[in-house]
Amino acid sequence: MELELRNLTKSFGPKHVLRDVSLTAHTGYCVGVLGRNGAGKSTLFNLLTNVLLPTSGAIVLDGLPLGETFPVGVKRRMGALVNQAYLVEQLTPEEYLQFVARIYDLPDAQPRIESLLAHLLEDYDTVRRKRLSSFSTGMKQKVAIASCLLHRPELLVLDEPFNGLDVFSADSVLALLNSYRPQALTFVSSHNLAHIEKVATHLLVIDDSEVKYWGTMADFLQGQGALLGDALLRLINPATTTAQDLTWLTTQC
Ligand SMILES: Nc1ncnc2c1ncn2[C@@H]1O[C@H](COP(=O)(O)OP(=O)(O)OP(=O)(O)O)[C@@H](O)[C@H]1O
Repeated sequence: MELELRNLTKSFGPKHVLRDVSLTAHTGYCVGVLGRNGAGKSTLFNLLTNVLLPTSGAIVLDGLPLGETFPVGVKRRMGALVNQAYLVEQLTPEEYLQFVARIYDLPDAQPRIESLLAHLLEDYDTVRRKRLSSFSTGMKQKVAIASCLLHRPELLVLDEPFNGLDVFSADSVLALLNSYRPQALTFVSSHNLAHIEKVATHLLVIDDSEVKYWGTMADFLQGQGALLGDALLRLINPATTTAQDLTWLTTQC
């Protein structure tokens, strides 16, 4: 798969959120999308998944501009975790993934379902019969991630997949993404740079509505000779905030 973003621009009214985002990425790339709060990462993920339409520019998949409504065939090639994951909470995790398998018309999905859930959920034999409504935030997040992978998508779009995950769960998800990486083109965002460092082959850094860096992780780190966080701070200016008097926080009344 080859995905090209051609001068992708998104505005909300007069506010430019993304301006002229251009890149070409292929199967095997895992693109870590970085930027400060409000930089436009989720907006980009929403454009990639046809939740939002660009103001101008194009998304081109294998040479085909996708237009306003992505063809169903293209949607079947995608797995996406954007905005808040929607789960049918009266189902067990297994029932929920069986439901997802039916949507994608996947016969004989049971072995996939069991291996994904057993990899991601601790104590799977106990929790497999519980309803999702009784699951913790992190457990639900892992089921949502499993549902994105079930149909083996060629384009995987994961907006902040590590949200709510403890260190062990994050490790299982990282292992899953790393082993799946050769099969797909992955876009992933996270404010946890250690996670991005472990999974991304490429980086897309967005700031002031524009692409500040697009290229390999290796080039980004080599050029700066630093850890990812330090290199990122050097690339984008710190946010400006007005100095506030906060002594009330620590002064005895
Ligand atoms: N539907 C909308 N209408 C108007 N403005 C919007 C809309 N969606 C997003 N924005 C604005 O676009 C900008 C980018 O938001 P976005 O959610 O893409 O940022 P982000 O990089 O994902 O941030 P965070 O790291 O905090 O999740 C923000 O200023 C936000 O207020």
